[in-house]
Amino acid sequence: LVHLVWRPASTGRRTGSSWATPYRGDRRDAAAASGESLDRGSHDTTTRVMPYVRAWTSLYGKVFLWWSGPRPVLNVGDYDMVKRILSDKSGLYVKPDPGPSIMAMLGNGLIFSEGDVWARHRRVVHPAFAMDKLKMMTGTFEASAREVIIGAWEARVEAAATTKEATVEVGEQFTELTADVISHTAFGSSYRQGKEVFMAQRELQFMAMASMNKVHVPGLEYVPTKNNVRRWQLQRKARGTLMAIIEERLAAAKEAKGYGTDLLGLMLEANNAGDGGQRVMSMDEIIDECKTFFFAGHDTTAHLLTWAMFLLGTHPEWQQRLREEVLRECGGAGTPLHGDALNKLKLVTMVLYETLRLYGAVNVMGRQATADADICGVKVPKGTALSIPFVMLHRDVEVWGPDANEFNTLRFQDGVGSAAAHPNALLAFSLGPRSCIGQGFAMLEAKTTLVLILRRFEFEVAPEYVHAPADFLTLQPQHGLPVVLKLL
Ligand code: HEM
Repeated sequence: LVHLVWRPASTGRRTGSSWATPYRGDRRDAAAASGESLDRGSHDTTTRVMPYVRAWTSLYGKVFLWWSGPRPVLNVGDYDMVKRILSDKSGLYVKPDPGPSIMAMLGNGLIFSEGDVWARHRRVVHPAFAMDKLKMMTGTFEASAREVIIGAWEARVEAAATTKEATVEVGEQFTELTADVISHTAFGSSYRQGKEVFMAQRELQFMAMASMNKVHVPGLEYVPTKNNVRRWQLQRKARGTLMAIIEERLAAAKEAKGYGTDLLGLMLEANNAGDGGQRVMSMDEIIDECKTFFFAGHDTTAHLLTWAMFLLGTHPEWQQRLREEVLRECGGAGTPLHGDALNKLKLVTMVLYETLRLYGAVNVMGRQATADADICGVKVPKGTALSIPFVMLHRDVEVWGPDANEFNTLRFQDGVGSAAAHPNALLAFSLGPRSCIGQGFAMLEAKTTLVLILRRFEFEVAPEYVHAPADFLTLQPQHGLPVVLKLL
């Protein structure tokens, strides 16, 4: 996700050009981190992803100002201030301008729209993520995970005739899984075209990220350079395919066949239920929301699964406790899954929360003050950039306790609201009106996948794994996560 606009150059971002091939190798050398690799028992990722904020916090405290060129940036490392900013509904704090390449890729979808436009979009998209609708998607999550993960891993282990174990780089496979899931859940029967859109959007995302390191020359985006020509082609492809899918759905609805029960269908249905049957969003706005699903719901969930595998692969006692819970609540490997059984998985949920706390996808989130403001006694002039370092907040010992840097799943045993000294301490999905609309979706997808894995495999992190969390828009293992799998 793009929340991170004001970074000192020292954090660096990948500048290579081999991103044109989605899925393959893009994570391996995404050198967006600084510093040494960590001991695999250490969870203090701040030394790698935010060494400067870490150093400045120890010198100046949780709230301090720094300059990014001519722009003042307030580091907001205080939970009360964070809550005030993120809960605001008056438009006093808006998202930073993501820049032309990100806008060209995503348009005015939920992530970057503001004010009335955002409220209108959120109203239309919201029903598609209601829990009863998500539960109906469990079957789709399960089918994708069985095919992309379980089937592939079983084949790898079975092929290892003598050892009966195989080492698999799981990060890439989870990326493939979440692409498959979002294509199926967003586009249902139009899955094949949906996947084509996904591939185009993925390439656009890599191009946009590559251009973030470069100086923006106004007007250059209109010059037919090789990159721009490719970008325009991909944009046309994504838009044209999405338009065809949507028109097909609208035609089906006219013949009383309904819009479909996938995310797109649910969104179209809500869109046409506006006042007096007026459509709430235009065709282009719906297209932008489809692109947003891909962008926001893909890498984030893949990394959640990857880091959960890392933590369970280095904590075998927790892996076993989860397996026992899964077998008790969901039955053995052959039993189909139900949303209700998944809801009973307390330990699995606790591990996912602790994963989101220590290895949440978003390290820092940006906002900007649109007028002079007073945030819990701190006077903030109009135009000040606000940098909210989730990664530091999630390790605040005054809020999380002295073991804030340790893996301690039990802190969540009385629920997410009681895990820390502040009720809204877990910020991985943000909070307030702009919090993640897909959090229920992500948690259900992650739970379904973990259940299938835990029932079928025992695993540990491979000896060759190098613990180097890297911030490349989202937090990921810089060299991938090789895991040794054994069939149960
Ligand atoms: C582990 C997985 C995920 C994490 C950690 C995550 C995290 C976040 C965060 C931190 C935000 C707030 C961004 C901001 O205010 O600038 C956000 C917003 C958003 N997320 Fe997620 N997300 C995840 C999965 C998903 C999924 C699966 C979808 C959709 C399929 C999704 C769709 C969105 C959308 C549309 C927004 C913008 C909401 C708005 O502004 O109204 N996310 N997400």
